[in-house]
Amino acid sequence: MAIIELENVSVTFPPRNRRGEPVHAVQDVSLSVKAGEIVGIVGYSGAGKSTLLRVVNALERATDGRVVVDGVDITRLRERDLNEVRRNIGMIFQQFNLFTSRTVYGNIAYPLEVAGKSKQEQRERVSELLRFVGLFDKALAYPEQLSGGQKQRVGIARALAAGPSILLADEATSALDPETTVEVLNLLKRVNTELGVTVLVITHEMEVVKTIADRIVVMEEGGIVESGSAFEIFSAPRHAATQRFVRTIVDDVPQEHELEQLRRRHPGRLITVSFRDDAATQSQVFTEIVRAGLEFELVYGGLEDVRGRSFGHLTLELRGETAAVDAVVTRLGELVPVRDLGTGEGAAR
Ligand SMILES: Nc1ncnc2c1ncn2[C@@H]1O[C@H](COP(=O)(O)OP(=O)(O)OP(=O)(O)O)[C@@H](O)[C@H]1O
Repeated sequence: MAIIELENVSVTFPPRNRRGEPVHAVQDVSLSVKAGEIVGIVGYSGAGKSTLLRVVNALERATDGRVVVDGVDITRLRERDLNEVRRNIGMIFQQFNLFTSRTVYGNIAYPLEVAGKSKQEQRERVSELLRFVGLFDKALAYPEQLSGGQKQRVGIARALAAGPSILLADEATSALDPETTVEVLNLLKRVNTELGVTVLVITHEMEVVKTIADRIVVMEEGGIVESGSAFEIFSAPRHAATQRFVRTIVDDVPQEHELEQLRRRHPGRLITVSFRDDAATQSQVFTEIVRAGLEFELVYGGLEDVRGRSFGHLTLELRGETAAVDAVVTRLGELVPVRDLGTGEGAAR
């Protein structure tokens, strides 16, 4: 069942000055998020990710379209009626946004105080959350005494205090180093699997969505240009923007300068073969090459794993009689996607 339903949502900001143009930050976006999913929204700066995320808890109001959260149409709800909806939605930020004058305990207790919980209830809930995020011994520390990763864990505990069913993460790991990023992402995964919270993550880092997202949505200029399972997006990106994003962490075909270097060292025919999820095809590919009496070497690329499924692009150098190489390239093309990069003398592409 969909827990978040965006139907043809647009957000337009008024011009910044008298001569300016209105900003169409989000344009006609429809997105349905199932309860229990982790959805990653990726896009370059200015693509409209933050605005879209903020529409979900009505920090930004849709100018057009409909926003339904947990069965409630929040599109036209008045500000005072939104409190209940917002209690069901936690949010974490790139800069953590902790209260510097409050201890870790005080930060996590804050939403409970606002909700009018008794001191005893607050103590129990905060202790539970401190244990969950692994910061029980830091209860009395102040934010400035914590590392970035610890601060974000406090942010997560605070966002979870009221027991929300949705967590919105706005570039939550962008200020962290790679190792700490993995720790925080693992915690977000536990929030999802152990507490059943639906997680919406926006990021410009593909590593983040590769690590945790079940489904990926790619935004450009306010609109969604592609969406699909993490495996589909990484193994066969269709839109140019998606391809650029995927290429930031997955070696596809070698780029022009890499190809030049490869050609210097490998005078034979270079081809890139793509695999998806299928060890049988891999062995077929190599069997065909060997059977044709060709020599080959793996010169570029590798295999990747997304959600336990593998895919990859391997660039091979084939050496042997030209006619035999041609025949094998044709035969391989019947088994897998093949890109013919030619030889140094400039064969077909
Ligand atoms: N309150 C606002 N008033 C006017 N324009 C805004 C406002 N908030 C965002 N915008 C504009 O809307 C567009 C989308 O911004 P948004 O922050 O949603 O993008 P983003 O993909 O999250 O990028 P970033 O990662 O840089 O925040 C940008 O052109 C931005 O300048």
